[in-house]
Amino acid sequence: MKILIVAATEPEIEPLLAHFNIKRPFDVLITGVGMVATAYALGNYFTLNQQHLVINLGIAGSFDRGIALGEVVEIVSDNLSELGAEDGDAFIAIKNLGFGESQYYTTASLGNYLTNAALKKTTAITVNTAHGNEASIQKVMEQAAPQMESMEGAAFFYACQKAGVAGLQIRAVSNYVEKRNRDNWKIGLAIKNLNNFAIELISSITKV
Ligand SMILES: O=C(O)c1cccc(C(=O)CC[C@H]2O[C@@H](n3cnc4c(=O)[nH]cnc43)[C@H](O)[C@@H]2O)c1
Repeated sequence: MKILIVAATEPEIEPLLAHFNIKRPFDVLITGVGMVATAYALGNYFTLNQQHLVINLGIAGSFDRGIALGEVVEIVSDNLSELGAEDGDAFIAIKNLGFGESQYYTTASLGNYLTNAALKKTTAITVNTAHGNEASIQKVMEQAAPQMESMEGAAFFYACQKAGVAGLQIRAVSNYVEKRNRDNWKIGLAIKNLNNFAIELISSITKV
């Protein structure tokens, strides 16, 4: 099975690369941060390569305080929450403008690859500007009620859907979405847990 691991930055998957440093049973695509970089990198990659399974690994912010810092989750639906138009205080999503879709979904089933996976299935939004302001957080909660936030996820699902490729999005919570406070972030813990899960998943698929 041909597997592609997609991450925004190399440090997010460094422990996975170190674990499989002798004979790596997957390809790697580092896209850069953000939805534009991700869409370009994947569109380009998919025109040149055939994959059976593509896995997006990364850290993320959580709106949901029921999800612990460092917890690994599967994102199953993801929304381009900024794509649309303002109408005074209201927001009109791109779909309601008649110009397309902002909601994208996983194109694979984690249970097909790891039988006892106990990850929460969550919803997310994908943004160009990470939320760090109480008023804008309140507004997006009312608009989209997301559990998680990243800067790439919906673009990843979009590219997988367009290419007809099975894609999973797995993220670990590095921070809660709140007024920006980097002292509260647990990036190291999130990367450790994310990579431990990825090693288990890839070992289960490839039996190495
Ligand atoms: O310093 C900041 O305020 C800051 C804000 C957002 C992200 C970063 C990063 O260094 C990580 C970039 C990477 O991580 C994902 N990520 C992690 N937490 C969040 C979040 O709360 N909102 C959106 N994205 C997040 C993101 O997918 C990036 O690829 C620093």
